[in-house]
Amino acid sequence: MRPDVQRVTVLGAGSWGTAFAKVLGDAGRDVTMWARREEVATDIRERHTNSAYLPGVTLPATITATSDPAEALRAAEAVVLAVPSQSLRANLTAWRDLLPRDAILVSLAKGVELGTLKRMSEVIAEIVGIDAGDVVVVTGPNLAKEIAAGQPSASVLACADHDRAVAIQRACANSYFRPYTNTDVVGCELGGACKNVIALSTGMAAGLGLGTNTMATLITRGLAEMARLGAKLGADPLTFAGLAGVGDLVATCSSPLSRNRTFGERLGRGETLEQAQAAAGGQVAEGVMSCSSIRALAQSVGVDMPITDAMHRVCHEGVDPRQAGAELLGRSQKHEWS
Ligand SMILES: NC(=O)C1=CN([C@@H]2O[C@H](COP(=O)(O)OP(=O)(O)OC[C@H]3O[C@@H](n4cnc5c(N)ncnc54)[C@H](O)[C@@H]3O)[C@@H](O)[C@H]2O)C=CC1
Ligand SMILES: O=C(CO)COP(=O)(O)O
Repeated sequence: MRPDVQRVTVLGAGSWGTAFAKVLGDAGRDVTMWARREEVATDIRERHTNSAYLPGVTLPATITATSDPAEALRAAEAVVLAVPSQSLRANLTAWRDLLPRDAILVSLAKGVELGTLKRMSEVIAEIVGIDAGDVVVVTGPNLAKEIAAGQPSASVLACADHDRAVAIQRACANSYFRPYTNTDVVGCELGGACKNVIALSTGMAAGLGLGTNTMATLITRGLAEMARLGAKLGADPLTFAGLAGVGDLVATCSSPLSRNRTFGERLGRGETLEQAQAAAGGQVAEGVMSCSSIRALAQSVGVDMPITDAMHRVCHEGVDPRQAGAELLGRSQKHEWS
């Protein structure tokens, strides 16, 4: 068994980075956060709030913050990467030489990289020069605002090295946050990335004025297509029945707190991509980029993902959401599991 992890650095002070830092702080860890903007670091360090991302939330006084990555990383036993998927490579490349040897690397990002079509643990492994199996992936139904409010939630810590997952499990478990371990990194990461795209589609349906049957259909058929991709890439199909699959799909596809669902809703109401992006206020809706990378990944292994394909065409090819919906319904008839 690995020794207890006490000093944790969280790189990224957005919604989830901050909420996860609070989880760790409430679990008794010493947490240092890195924020891109000094005013966010000052807010956290001096006022114990992050009013830019989680207004109204008081953070544990034990959490400190800096905008200097070298200072943030000094003496870290675990490093939590909490920046959006498409910017992870650039950020991590800048941090690589500052990472303490032997620190456990933890990934919060839910996406697939455009171009390389790599999952986040693969991107991290490539940049840092470690085995992807040594990265701990955090995923599951974890809407940042609810967790920051101390509402009960479970999560999955996926890592091929069970000892590392257990070390992070012990570091973040607290009275409202219950982390489970899992060794199926491929399934857990794909679940987290794919559900953002399906949440775009349920939001879009809501924006078009459609009801619960449509949402349930998209969630269930979305689950079918992500499980199909996972199975092809070596994931355990059971993973998609768990927190990283159904759990996160239900939370993200149905909650008004989800940025992806909200983004889709705006597109469904007739806003343009640029208008929806402006309304997101700088916060990331990962599905908007991941619909393209996941579609390309699925095509590269010959897997059919019609909802993901539809979201790519709405977001990036100017297809009207109504038209995309009509095309989904007009596809050839088939068996539920074929
Ligand atoms: N917010 C949530 O409820 C949850 C988010 N996630 C995932 O965690 C990851 C991070 O999400 P959030 O913290 O919510 O994002 P956010 O948009 O709230 O914050 C992103 C953070 O990354 C920093 N950053 C550094 N380089 C950046 C760049 N080039 N472009 C944009 N931001 C940059 C920003 O300054 C900010 O501190 C995403 O992959 C997201 O899907 C996962 C579970 C829950
Ligand atoms: O991943 C999430 C919940 O598990 C957060 O979803 P959004 O990024 O859509 O807000």
